Amino acid sequence: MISVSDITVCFAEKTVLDGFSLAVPEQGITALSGPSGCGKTTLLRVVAGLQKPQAGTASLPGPVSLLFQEDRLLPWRTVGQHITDVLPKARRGEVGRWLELVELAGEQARYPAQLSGGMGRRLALARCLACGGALLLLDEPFAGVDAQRAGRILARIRALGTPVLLTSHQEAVLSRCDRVLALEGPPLRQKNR
Ligand SMILES: Nc1ncnc2c1ncn2[C@@H]1O[C@H](COP(=O)(O)OP(=O)(O)OP(=O)(O)O)[C@@H](O)[C@H]1O
Repeated sequence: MISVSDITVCFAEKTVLDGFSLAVPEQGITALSGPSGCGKTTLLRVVAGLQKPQAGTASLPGPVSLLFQEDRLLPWRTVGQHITDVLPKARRGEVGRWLELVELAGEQARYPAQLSGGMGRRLALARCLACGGALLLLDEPFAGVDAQRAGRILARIRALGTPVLLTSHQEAVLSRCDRVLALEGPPLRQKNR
């Protein structure tokens, strides 16, 4: 199981997580859905180790790879270079594979300014996937990506066999996940519980 127990995160006077606990199977794709601002990103940041909670613990299958909500692309690096930058030398041959997975094959020489919003999102996703890890944390992976393409890419991500915890506001994405946890907040809580 991937689990967090009794997590508390406060920002100044705002309590975003208040003794929040969650356990999800280590298989397949789990989605977190809920209104903007309820605390989904904060939870992912705690799981990734980027946000230190005031209380609580997380139990993870191993190293995680996090796709930030923002693309965080480098204007001076090409599409292909974004992938080679995160691959060890012995795996440099994988660039095409990761770009094909997100349907960006053929765009290797372009720079971020030459990409559409959805293309930039897919590049950020490919870079995250190329990093590997025992758990993929994907914050709004398909923002700006059409539903059909998102569905195809999600199927390829599932085939990697790595457990995924993602957030999404897109019904077309949520309907293709193995389980959806409906959340509300802050403070973050599971709906109807
Ligand atoms: N560093 C911070 N300092 C102060 N408040 C913060 C900080 N990070 C998040 N918050 C607050 O915590 C709450 C939850 O934010 P979070 O980004 O986790 O929401 P979210 O569910 O991911 O929203 P969205 O769906 O819009 O991405 C919000 O009210 C936000 O203002």
